[in-house]
Amino acid sequence: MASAVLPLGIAYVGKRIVDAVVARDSGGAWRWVAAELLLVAALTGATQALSLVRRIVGARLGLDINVAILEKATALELRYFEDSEFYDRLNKARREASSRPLSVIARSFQILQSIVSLLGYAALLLRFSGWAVAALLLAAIPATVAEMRFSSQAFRLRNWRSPESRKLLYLEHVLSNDEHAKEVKLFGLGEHLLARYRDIGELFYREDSALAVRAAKWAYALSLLATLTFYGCYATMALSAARGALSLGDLTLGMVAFRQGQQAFQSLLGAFGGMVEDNLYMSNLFGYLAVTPPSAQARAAEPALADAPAPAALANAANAALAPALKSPPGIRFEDVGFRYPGRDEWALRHIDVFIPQGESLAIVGQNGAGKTTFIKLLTRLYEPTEGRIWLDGRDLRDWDEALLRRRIGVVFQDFAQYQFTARENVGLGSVDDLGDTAQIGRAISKGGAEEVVSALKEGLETPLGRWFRDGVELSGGQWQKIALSRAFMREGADILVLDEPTAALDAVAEHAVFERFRELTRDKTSILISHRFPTVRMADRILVIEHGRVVEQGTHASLVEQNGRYAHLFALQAQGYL
Ligand SMILES: Nc1ncnc2c1ncn2[C@@H]1O[C@H](COP(=O)(O)OP(=O)(O)OP(=O)(O)O)[C@@H](O)[C@H]1O
Repeated sequence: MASAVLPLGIAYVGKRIVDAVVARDSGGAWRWVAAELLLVAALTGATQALSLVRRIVGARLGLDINVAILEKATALELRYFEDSEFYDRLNKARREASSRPLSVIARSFQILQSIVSLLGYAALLLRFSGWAVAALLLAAIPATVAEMRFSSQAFRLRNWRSPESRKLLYLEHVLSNDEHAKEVKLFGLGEHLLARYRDIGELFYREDSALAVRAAKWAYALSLLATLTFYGCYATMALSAARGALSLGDLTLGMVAFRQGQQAFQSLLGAFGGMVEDNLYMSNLFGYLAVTPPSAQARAAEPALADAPAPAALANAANAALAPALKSPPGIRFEDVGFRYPGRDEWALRHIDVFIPQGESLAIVGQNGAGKTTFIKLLTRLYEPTEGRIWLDGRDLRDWDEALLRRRIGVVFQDFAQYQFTARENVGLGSVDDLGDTAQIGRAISKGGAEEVVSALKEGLETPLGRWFRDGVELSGGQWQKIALSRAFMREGADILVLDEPTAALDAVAEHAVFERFRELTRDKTSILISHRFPTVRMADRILVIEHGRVVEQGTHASLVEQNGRYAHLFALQAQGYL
């Protein structure tokens, strides 16, 4: 408020200085100059304070909004992350997260300030002539309309090319990141990818510059209009001053008031235009934050079934007590399950009818793309079946409390994560609550076969892994895999363990050791193993052969070999390779 009112005072004091000088009143001139000095000092203080408030509020807001965006991301299901449209939304929201909300606040301040100044200047000007005020207001309108139009065009342009921007970002990532550096160099991809990057970048550049040129032409033409009005007024006032109808001080005041009033009005309309633009961008953010997983909606509408968050070890007992009507023996049942990935027409899995009794060790084999990983994604409820149902211990998987379900299942995927954190965290994150329990982490490490990996690290468990941060130690593919296996073993309460080809990077000796141990550790647990290596697969109690999304054979190794079908064929092929 002060920074809006003070310039008015300064303009008025300016007039008094000129009047005093004209009247040859040196005492008065002194006093008014001193007064102006004070006012200017106060104005500087007010401006600084305002910018401080903006900065602090901006930092707070940026943080809060980023947290809200990431919170939303953690609450959403896997399928959102595998959907490119959603990714676009997430990116758009993140890109604008820290700047736009702050800008809305800054502009609100600006609008308030401009309105107050404008009213003040208009009041000062009204003393001279009403039409000067009207000219002041009217001349700024076309410029603002143009500005609003161009900012919404820029918004549409950016939104429309969002998928292309993502390609641009991706190319940037591939060209500048250590994961891809080996291949980029060996395949000589640098130039080719850079050319693609340049193509998209140049297209954006042409669009942006065309828009900027159009906007600049308009801005120039319209600012000429404002300048013309100013000089029109100036001439009129100068003439009346020459006729003696206006004092020199009044002329100065009138001109300052007109010029600054014009600026205040333009900045007011500019702020409105900016607000419109900010709101367009904010709608991206709100659009993203409003994404609600449909299953969450559905679950919220259902009566609360998940009211028994028993610890994992008690899970079975709790379920037995909960559901006396359950006839089914404990285990996992797929009942005519079919699944299509969102947006895909083909079935990734269809008509799956399988029962895995508690304690069984099951192996799944099949060619690439057969649907093995999809089976695991359904079992772990990362996705829900498109048709059919999955039961765990006689209870629909969807009715299980999510946290409880997660605690019962330990999984290692083929594309497991390599966290750029310490070794302790890389293992301990398998059970976040036990990150500080060194003994438990030690047990998990020995079950995962990672003792040698960790003991070779200079700072042991506290050594950062990966190359992203200082002093990080990069591991080999097989070593990372052992760490990931250990992470799964952190879930000591888990009674279902799933290994989805996590040993592909291990050497034969290490793999054999892992499976021997795995067999032993999972003797009384359900274990599901996906592997392309038959020596490993044949250890399982039962083997499922999946082809094109269907179970085509199942049985023990011996019975499948005897059947002389698909499994026997694949086994023979691999055996020949081994001989
Ligand atoms: N996120 C996804 N979105 C759309 N389709 C997918 C997705 N993931 C897998 N698919 C498709 O579903 C089918 C089954 O894939 P799945 O990953 O289950 O195969 P897999 O048997 O585990 O193969 P691999 O041995 O290569 O790991 C494939 O045709 C694949 O193209």
